[in-house]
Amino acid sequence: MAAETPAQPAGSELAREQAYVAGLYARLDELRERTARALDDVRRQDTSGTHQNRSERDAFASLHTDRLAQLWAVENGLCFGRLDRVEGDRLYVGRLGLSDDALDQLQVDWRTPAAQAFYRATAANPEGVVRRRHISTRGRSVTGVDDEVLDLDSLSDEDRETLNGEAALLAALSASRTGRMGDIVATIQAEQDRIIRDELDGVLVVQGGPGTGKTAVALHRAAYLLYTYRDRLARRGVLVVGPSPAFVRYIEQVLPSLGETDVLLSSVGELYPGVTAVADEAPEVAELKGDLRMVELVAAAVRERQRLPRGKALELVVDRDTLRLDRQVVDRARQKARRSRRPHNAARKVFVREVVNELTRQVVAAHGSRALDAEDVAEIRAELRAEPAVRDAVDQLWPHLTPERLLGELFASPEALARAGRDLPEAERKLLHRPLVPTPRRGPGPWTPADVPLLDEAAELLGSDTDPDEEEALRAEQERRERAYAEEVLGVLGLEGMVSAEQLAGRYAQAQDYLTTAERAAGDREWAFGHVVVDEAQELSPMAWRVVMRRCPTKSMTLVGDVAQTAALAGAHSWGAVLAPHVQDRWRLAELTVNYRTPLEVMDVANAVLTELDADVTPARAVRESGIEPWARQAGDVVAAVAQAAAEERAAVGDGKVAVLAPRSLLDAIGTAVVAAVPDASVGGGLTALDAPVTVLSVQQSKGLEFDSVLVVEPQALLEETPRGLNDLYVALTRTTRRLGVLHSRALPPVLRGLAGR
Ligand SMILES: Nc1ncnc2c1ncn2[C@@H]1O[C@H](COP(=O)(O)OP(=O)(O)OP(=O)(O)O)[C@@H](O)[C@H]1O
Repeated sequence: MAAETPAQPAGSELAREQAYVAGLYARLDELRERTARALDDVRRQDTSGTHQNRSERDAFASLHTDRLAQLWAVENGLCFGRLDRVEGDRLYVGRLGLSDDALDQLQVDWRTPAAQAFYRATAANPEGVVRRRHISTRGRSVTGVDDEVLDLDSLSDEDRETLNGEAALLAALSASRTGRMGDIVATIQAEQDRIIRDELDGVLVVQGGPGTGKTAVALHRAAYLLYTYRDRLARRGVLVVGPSPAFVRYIEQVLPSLGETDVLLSSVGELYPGVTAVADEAPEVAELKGDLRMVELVAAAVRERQRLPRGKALELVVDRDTLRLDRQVVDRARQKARRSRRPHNAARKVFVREVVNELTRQVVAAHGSRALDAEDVAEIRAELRAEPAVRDAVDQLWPHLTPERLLGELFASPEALARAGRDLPEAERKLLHRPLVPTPRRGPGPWTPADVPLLDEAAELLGSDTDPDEEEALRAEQERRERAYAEEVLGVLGLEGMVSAEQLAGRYAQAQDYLTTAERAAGDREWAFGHVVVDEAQELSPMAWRVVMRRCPTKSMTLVGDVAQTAALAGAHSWGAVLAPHVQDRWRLAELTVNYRTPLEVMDVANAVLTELDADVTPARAVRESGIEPWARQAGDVVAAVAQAAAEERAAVGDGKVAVLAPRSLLDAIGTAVVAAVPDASVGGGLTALDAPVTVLSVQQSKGLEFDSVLVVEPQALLEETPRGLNDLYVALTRTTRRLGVLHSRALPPVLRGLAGR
């Protein structure tokens, strides 16, 4: 095994590392100063000059700004390791590469090939490493060194399997949870490292039990890929999809702490630009919306909006003349528009042209024998096009539609649902029905996460969602506002006459071009990402997979998840079945087998549930014992008992975090009681959930998160609440890093019988 060096490394070793690390920080400070100076110089440059000069200036400014942000991001834990190699040299490993002015390497970036041995070398395969040293720091002080000597001869086979950097790893794992995920660069394990550094192309599925580091690995892989394939990925960007906004918040610090700020993090409910879908709905409604039959429903809903006149013809009065749009004429125009194979809003142009041609013909005919030249006819056509009565008629027959309007109106009308959803049983159509609510862009609206794939599907069929007239008006208004603002600025600065308002307004418009890749991608539904990472991928419905696949035409993806934890009724049972419609069998599987989160004592309880779920699956191996036995307590009044236990647990974990995971039916009552007992507790999966010392959540809301102590409430009710109750119970039991308690008034389910009496 990686033998510990005798006793503690000497104080002088610590002092030596301290001196080296101080040198690294001095170099970092120097680089920051130089970059800040370079940025200042660029900013001070004359803003006049050619367009090319200005573009260059802005490009340099953004380069220096990014570099400066990166240099500030690596302050904590700048250096965390050292490799002593057989060749006799030493390699320091840290968050970014540093060299001195003579270009001698002071430290290598953890993502370079040279650093790989820091994570992979084992006694069985030392990869040229004699000694691996983990360096712990607090601020800029070195607080410890932890050595492993990779000395093959003195090892037994069993020892060879032992984890690397055990002391550093165990220290990281035993730390109290802060409510935010941290990075693991200093302690990545070999099986994780192989996944992180796997090649970019194709679909990589990472299957692993709870706490095996899937989220951590997925994020470090994103950082590794951006570093290694910068040329290919910087322009297209990387998208990371998580299960909920709270989860996204939980992980949002990890990539910036690795110096990567240009990754778009999003929950499925945020994947459709302009909509933040956070409304709740019954699981069976979400299941139905995730079903592939919705593809046809949405397509039919669009077709239903391309109508024929109710009677034989539609009559419209223009300049006191009555014009007619016969059913057959409209039908012909509709066929032509449909045959154009363009999306609905683009095909509308074809439809309008046909209808206006017909009306023009009628007006021309009404002029009798009076000769009209081509110019007159063109004028008549243009007038008809702008005529309100004509516009109304077209709006009835082939309206301009946004996805929000299409779906909002579809769900609100049982008749529209019946027309578009002919193949759906009535009971299912009823599930989809909901009143029409105004749909604010952004902010909480009526949209649920399961609506997002339907909006996206609709957007594909409708095409650009801006009305060309509206777009033109918006552009003019924007220009007017920029000009007015520029004039005001010139007035305040007393610069009138020196720079024109147009020039200044032009600068504002250009500034918008300097959004980061992630910012631009966030606002563009049709953005094609260079790589997509999906966490908790087992939760995605077949409809959600269509959205994710659309965002990544090259199908360069990392999908991490655990099919034993699937809670969503529309979620995955098998990776093959989920991926087949998109990539057939062209995907590769990697597995994570070690559970870093949940202690052995808790896994004994959780694994009984796993075996019940699937007798053949091998549970992940827990790496540590907490010495704390999980317990179960029966109480007549379970709500009061939970409130009391929550207060006790809060005291027990100090600065750590406590979660109360309850069935949906009890959430309100328990939330109220817990807040009465612990006033700074939080209820529900909102963004405050992560910061509160005690938080009350449904199991669904706790997906992907972890806490120092978890109280699971009324497990029998959890089992009965959904057909995936057993999966939910498994997820709930595996959220803890230390302490687990189960409170119940009904009998404990047989699968938890191991807990009875504890
Ligand atoms: N190599 C490592 N070094 C230190 N900590 C680690 C390491 N690997 C994982 N962890 C920690 O283990 C915990 C679980 O990791 P993570 O949340 O990524 O697991 P997961 O597989 O996504 O879990 P789940 O499926 O249950 O949500 C986290 O606190 C993570 O930081």
